[in-house]
Amino acid sequence: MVATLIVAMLCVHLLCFALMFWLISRRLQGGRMGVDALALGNALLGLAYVLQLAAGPAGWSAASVASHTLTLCVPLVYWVGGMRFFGHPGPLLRPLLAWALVATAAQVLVQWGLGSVARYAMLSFTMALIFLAMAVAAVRLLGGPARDLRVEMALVALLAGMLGVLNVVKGVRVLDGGLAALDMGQRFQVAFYIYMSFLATVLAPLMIWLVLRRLTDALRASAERDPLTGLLNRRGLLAALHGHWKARDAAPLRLLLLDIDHFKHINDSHGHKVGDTVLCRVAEVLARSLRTGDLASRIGGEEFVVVCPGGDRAGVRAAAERLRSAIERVQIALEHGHGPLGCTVTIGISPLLHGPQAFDAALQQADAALYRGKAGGRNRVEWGDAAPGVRVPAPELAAAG
Ligand SMILES: Nc1nc2c(ncn2[C@@H]2O[C@H](COP(=O)(O)OP(=O)(O)OP(=O)(O)O)[C@@H](O)[C@H]2O)c(=O)[nH]1
Repeated sequence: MVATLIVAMLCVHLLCFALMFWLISRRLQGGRMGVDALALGNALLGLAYVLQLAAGPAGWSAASVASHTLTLCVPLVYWVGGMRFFGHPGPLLRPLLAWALVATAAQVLVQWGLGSVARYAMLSFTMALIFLAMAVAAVRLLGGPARDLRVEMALVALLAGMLGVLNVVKGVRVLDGGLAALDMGQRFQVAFYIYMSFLATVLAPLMIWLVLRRLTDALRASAERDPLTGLLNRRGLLAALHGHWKARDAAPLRLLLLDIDHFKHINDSHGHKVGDTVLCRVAEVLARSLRTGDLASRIGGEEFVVVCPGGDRAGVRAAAERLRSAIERVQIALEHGHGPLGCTVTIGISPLLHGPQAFDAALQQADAALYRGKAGGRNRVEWGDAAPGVRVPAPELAAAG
């Protein structure tokens, strides 16, 4: 009686969460992150339990076969949902139908050849195998795409592993004691369904939390990126620099301020669309030319900032020259056989900065150098040396601040 009540509550629980996941997946539109599959999985499991209740005591019946088939389909649906969550979209409907057919045929064959006990044992051992494999997969994901979700994946592995073990015990009990072992009055059955209820209660918020994390991460990333070029924007650059300065042995930096020459003329002569293409091509060159530890960003209009760590003056100069000449070589094909269009940049290099407070001052210095470069004929690299009145903190001051 108690186990039956728990199963009935479990049905309600699963079907309600199925509805909620379905509603959430509709809101997510294109990037559903597997929530639609999760909704289907919960609905199938809820339905499987409804059929189990309808079938009554364990034995041969169409409702029992359908219930087992649905139960066996659920891990496949969750698996596809998990893959989609980690950005590997895969088909669901065809594999699901094929698997449902295989599961139904296997049940009929086993029932016909070996009887009901074997059919129920097969369900338990197959589920055990699947959930133990899922636990192993969750552990393996920790070293790969789920690196940032260690606690969550460890929890999934633990919960799936325990369910696998419970199914092994259930299968052994069925083989030992026959269908009587599945009597809803049995203490093990009560414990099994309490665990299932616990699982359904814990997994649903866990899944919502995972989706929320992915959404907020994506939101933050898009707030820190320039939508046109894909480079960091000013906010993203400041966040990345904040991360850099947090390191105990953070290297001093130089800012390279790049400005496309005569960009207004490009816009006016060829239109904004071509202007945008020029911005994207310059951004590509910057992104391609970055060395380890460098950062590239578009901080506005036709202005870019590249951050180079290290105090090696000659190295930074060489990097700036490399960027300048790489951009000078860019050739943009224009429509109707015109072109190709080239562009150049002028680059101002800031003095060495040793801490976060120095950013604005360093940018100002780089801007002053850039201005000198423009006045001096453009398409050149200019040094910005600390002007009187602009203090760029020494390492010890920066550390104290
Ligand atoms: N296509 C396009 N144009 C932009 C964008 N942002 C700013 N601009 C244009 O960039 C131009 C910048 O012009 P100016 O600041 O006068 O500089 P310039 O013509 O490059 O002259 P110098 O820097 O002195 O060589 C303006 O015409 C802006 O409208 C953008 O996102 N796309």
